[in-house]
Amino acid sequence: MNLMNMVDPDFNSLIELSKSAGDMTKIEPAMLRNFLDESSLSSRGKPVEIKETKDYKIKLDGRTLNARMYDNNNAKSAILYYHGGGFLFGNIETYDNYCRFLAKESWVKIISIEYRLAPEHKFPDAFNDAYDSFHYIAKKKKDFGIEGRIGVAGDSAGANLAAALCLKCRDGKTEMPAVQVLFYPSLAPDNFSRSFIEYSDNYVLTGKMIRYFGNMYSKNMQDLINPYFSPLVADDFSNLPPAIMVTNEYDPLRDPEETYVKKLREAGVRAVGIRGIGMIHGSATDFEVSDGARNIVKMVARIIPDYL
Ligand SMILES: CCCC(=O)Oc1ccc([N+](=O)[O-])cc1
Repeated sequence: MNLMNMVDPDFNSLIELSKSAGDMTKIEPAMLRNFLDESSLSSRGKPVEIKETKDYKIKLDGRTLNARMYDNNNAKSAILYYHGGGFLFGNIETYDNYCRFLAKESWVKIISIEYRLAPEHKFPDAFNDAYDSFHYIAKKKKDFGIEGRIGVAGDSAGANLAAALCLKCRDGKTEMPAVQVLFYPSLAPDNFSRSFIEYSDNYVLTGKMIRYFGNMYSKNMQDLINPYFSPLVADDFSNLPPAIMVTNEYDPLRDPEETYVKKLREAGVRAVGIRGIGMIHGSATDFEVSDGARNIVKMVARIIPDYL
């Protein structure tokens, strides 16, 4: 049986392209960032039309972050969005069309946050940016036109940040996001799960890349066992916001993500798990490539208001 045939065929050319690109972990990180950001900008389709976008500066201790708000409906509630990219690449521009799509389909404000990237900024810089930007916006919600509740969301490395910041809000008893929407987060180092063993070659995100991203983001081995770096190693999953978890069938990160859903439920947290059959890592931002991916993002977007 040819396993490739079970992957959504809309991903075939992406999979072939990633195989022909060779070993990306051999490229110097800043060059790799330029290459990946440029490729994602150049493959972007026609901009999704949206009524309003507005750029903001988020002034935090010792640094200022860029943010962009997307609003199609004068919405009251908001989702802060942390982009993916292995902690190493991705920015507001490369996520612009995807955030437009999310805002249009969800009818809530989407605020895309540009956090600091590795390897120039190691853990906990991106994590602190995610946590501090949530509290900054929660405190100044009127300046952002927010009258309702605020949730957090992200994909891949950005979903790691969203999950981790919820743990810290719970631990520190600070204001909590209303929901955590996690598109295939990286949750902990892993070598032995079934999904890692079966899918860490051939499906765009390789085991080698996963280790490379983890190495770029971590300062030392101690970081790996810090729950704000690896949310899956937390001792306590109780009293966290409700979660919507999207996993991909052909994703090496899939099994730890589905374990996270189980741990949340065991701890009494409302958690919905949606496995995208035939999907690969990065599916959500491939909403212009795959109808399956597009429909999953639409479905998630449309249930978000139920939590806000
Ligand atoms: C969270 C533990 C370290 C780790 O696995 O880092 C990763 C970061 C990003 C990705 N990714 O974007 O696919 C994967 C792993």
